[in-house]
Amino acid sequence: MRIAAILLVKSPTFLRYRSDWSMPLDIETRFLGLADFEPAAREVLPHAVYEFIAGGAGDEITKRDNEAAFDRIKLRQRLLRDVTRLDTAITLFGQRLPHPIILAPIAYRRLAHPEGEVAAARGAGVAGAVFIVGTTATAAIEDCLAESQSPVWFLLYWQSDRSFNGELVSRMAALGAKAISVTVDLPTPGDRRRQIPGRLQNAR
Ligand SMILES: Cc1cc2nc3c(=O)[nH]c(=O)nc-3n(C[C@H](O)[C@H](O)[C@H](O)COP(=O)(O)O)c2cc1C
Repeated sequence: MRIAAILLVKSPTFLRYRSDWSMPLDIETRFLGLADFEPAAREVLPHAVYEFIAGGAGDEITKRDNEAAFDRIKLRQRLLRDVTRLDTAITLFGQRLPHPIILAPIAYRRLAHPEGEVAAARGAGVAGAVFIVGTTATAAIEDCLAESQSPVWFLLYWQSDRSFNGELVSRMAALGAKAISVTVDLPTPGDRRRQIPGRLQNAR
């Protein structure tokens, strides 16, 4: 889990929006890699919001493992190939996409920025990435669809009431969601220790 991944697409708007922040605007030079985003977010976000985004569950062992797993992924370099015609496009669920980049569902984006999901949908559209908006969104899917030139998918948090799930999915499909992503790993809320109020106060 990387906070940087979330901020990457929306950060140009994100940083310019708050003119009172004493953040430099030379985005091209300050933000060269994912690791540059997390300290910047720590500076500008309200502390509780930062901990919500950056924190994991329990002792954060899985969070650390996930980060290490990403670091182990290598790109295989193929030499002496014809690179005159490169094509990253794929077809996924019948949709032609310029590349397989999808913005994962992130809850409550407006905690971090007043434009929240709408700005992220706009950024995804510009980058040709699919945007997933969902049950935990803080903006309406209609507004995200209006902003994005790329497909928007709907995230369903599976509920025990199956008819409710069915109604929600039908409604989102009718509005224009091109696929459904289903979250199944949250039968109970996570043990998010960084968000315990006493710990938050002590952390800074
Ligand atoms: C702040 C935050 C909020 C998230 N909210 C959701 C959510 O509402 N629904 C969901 O299915 N996943 C949610 N996720 C999980 C992400 O969609 C993603 O699966 C996870 O962060 C792993 O991908 P990553 O390593 O690229 O961050 C959230 C992750 C973060 C960091």
